[in-house]
Amino acid sequence: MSSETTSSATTAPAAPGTGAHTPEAVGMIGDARRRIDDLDGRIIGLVQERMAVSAVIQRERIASGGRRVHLSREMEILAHYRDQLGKPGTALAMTLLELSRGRV
Ligand SMILES: O=C(O)C(=O)C[C@]1(C(=O)O)C=C[C@@H](O)C=C1
Repeated sequence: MSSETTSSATTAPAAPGTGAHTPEAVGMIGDARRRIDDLDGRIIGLVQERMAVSAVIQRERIASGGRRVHLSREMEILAHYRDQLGKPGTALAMTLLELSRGRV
C-alpha cells in the first residue's frame, strides 16, 4: 500500500502538482524542481554543443576519405560512461552517440 493511501487521515491532502502533503514539502520540492529544470537546460545545451563538436570531427574524417563512424573511439566513450554511471551509463552514451552521428 502506498504512503498516500495510508497517511490521508492524519495529514493534509496533497497539493496538486507535487504530491507533497505539507506547505514545507511543497516549497522544498518547488525549489528543487527549479534546480532540476535549470540543470536539464544546461545538460541539453551541453548535448547540443557535443553534437556540434562531433559533427566537425565527422566532417573532417569523411572529407579526408575516412568513415563517419569510428568504432574503437565509441568503445572508449561507452566504457567511460559505464565506469562513471554503471550499466545505465552505457545506454546514455549510446543515446549521445546516436544523437551525434545518427543511427548506424
Ligand atoms: O571521436 C570521433 O572520432 C568522432 O567522430 C566523435 C564521435 C562522438 O560523437 O563521440 C562520433 C562518431 C564516432 O563513431 C565516434 C565518436
